[in-house]
Amino acid sequence: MRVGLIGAGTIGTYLLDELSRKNDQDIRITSVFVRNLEKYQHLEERYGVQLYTSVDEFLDSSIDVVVEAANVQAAREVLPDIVSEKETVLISIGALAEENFFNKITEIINEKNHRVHLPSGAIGGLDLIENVTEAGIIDTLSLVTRKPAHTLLSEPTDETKTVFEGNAAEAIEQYPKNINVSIALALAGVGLQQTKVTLLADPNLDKNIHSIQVSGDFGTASFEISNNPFPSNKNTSYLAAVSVLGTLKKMTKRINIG
Ligand SMILES: NC(=O)C1=CN([C@@H]2O[C@H](COP(=O)(O)OP(=O)(O)OC[C@H]3O[C@@H](n4cnc5c(N)ncnc54)[C@H](O)[C@@H]3O)[C@@H](O)[C@H]2O)C=CC1
Ligand SMILES: O=C([O-])CC(=O)C(=O)O
Repeated sequence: MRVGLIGAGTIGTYLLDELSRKNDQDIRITSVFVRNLEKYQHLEERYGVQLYTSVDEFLDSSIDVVVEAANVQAAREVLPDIVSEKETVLISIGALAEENFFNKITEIINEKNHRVHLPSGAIGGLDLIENVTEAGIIDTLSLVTRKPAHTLLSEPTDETKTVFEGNAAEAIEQYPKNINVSIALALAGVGLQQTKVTLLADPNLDKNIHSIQVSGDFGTASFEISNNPFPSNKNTSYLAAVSVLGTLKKMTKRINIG
């Protein structure tokens, strides 16, 4: 499977490193879409990839799948063109928060018979949530996220501060780099309006902790994922990058778990 990557930052570099280190013949990143050719020139020699600054040329290169690892804004801009040409893995899941945009993407992929894969990112348990939602037996879904205060506030204090309380739709508009997980949850579950989100800035924390509560006729479920952040980008949990690699691996397998 030949992969085209959008965004060579923390997650993108992790994928480049892992897939080249393992010399994985099943999955190879061959094309990378960047905005600044000079800044990323070194990637060509290091990973044997071809860089592109034109979306059309990137999509014309010989790739089977596109992985988006840029940000919500970039994803909103390029996604319609990408999904109409390729199978896509989207980690900036917040791009799908807006209903009209979600419907537009759905329309394109239905017409083109393409798929969009949303990795579990910095959380887990989405299989359970999706199953009970499909079965119509989910009642409530909530997320409490705690992050190191300095990643959320320009002037952190000694106290833990609630920086956001509301639903997933409002959360991603205010914190597009921090709460993509809420949109994955909401899309798997009760939707963006009904998914409750609380975001806490904790000055004594060096992890990204996501606590999920689900209830319904099946019973209740709670998950807490205490994530180590990337040293180079404290906003992003290591698990988020690992989940993109996991999604790519699943796409090459014939036995799917979950
Ligand atoms: N679903 C989840 O659980 C998570 C999702 N994310 C999403 O993943 C994204 C990437 O995360 P990181 O790699 O940590 O961010 P990062 O900031 O380290 O890297 C993003 C890269 O994308 C590049 N970029 C930005 N706009 C672009 C464009 N229009 N075209 C091409 N490249 C562009 C930047 O220059 C940068 O190199 C985040 O912005 C966030 O939306 C991040 C963590 C968890
Ligand atoms: O990496 C994390 O812990 C979560 C995150 O940034 C996001 O959901 O956007």
